[in-house]
Amino acid sequence: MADMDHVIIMDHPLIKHKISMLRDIHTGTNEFRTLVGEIAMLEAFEALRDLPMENREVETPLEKAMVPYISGKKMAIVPILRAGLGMVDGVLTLVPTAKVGHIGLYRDPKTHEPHEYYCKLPAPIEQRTILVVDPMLATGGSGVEAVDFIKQHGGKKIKFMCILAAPEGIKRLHEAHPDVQIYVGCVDRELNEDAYICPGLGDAGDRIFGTK
Ligand SMILES: O=P(O)(O)OC[C@H]1O[C@H](OP(=O)(O)OP(=O)(O)O)[C@H](O)[C@@H]1O
Ligand SMILES: O=c1cc[nH]c(=O)[nH]1
Ligand SMILES: [Mg+2]
Repeated sequence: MADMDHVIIMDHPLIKHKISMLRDIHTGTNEFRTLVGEIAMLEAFEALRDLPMENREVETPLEKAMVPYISGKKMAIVPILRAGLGMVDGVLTLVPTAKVGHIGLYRDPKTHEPHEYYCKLPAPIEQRTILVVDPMLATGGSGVEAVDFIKQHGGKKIKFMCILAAPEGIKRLHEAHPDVQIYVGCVDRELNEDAYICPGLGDAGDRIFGTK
């Protein structure tokens, strides 16, 4: 795991292997969706390392004891629609009591700038650890817009988790929101002229939902 000032790049063979399978043009929709969920769960295992805990009493077969539990009710998962939806269930597998917000953004195919079309966040957002999820951090425009929006609505403790990132996207998000920890499955080489990540995996939303 390399940690460069709030940017955490996953370095685990299971994540690397599954990302390689995602890249394969022959991986079909069903397998692609399953892999995105599995990778999200593995990344969340690391990204949620500092999740708030609370002590509660438990009765073991031997005695009563105060033991730590996750304060899951203080967490929010916020997927950036559409592709981020593919990561939600993987995180919910680990923290089933988390609430889920949604931010709808699409990239303009010409300008590559994000356009918002939906937003709903769980209250009280200011008290929650917020995990923004989107498989792709390309130019960083969508990530920055999503975090801007969450902060405008009072969100404070925000993490961003993606599967693939371009160096440009990491830089833009980190410069705009240096307080946000960015968890990345793999950093790819560059963006092409259409702002797609190379070598990448194509259009994550289309591959998750079979809309190509
Ligand atoms: O970093 P950026 O340059 O903003 O690009 C990344 C965004 O592009 C994709 O969404 P897209 O606009 O394709 O919408 P979709 O998820 O509905 O397919 C992806 O899921 C990110 O949200
Ligand atoms: O490579 C990319 C870039 C943005 N969005 C995607 O789905 N793929
Ligand atoms: Mg898309």
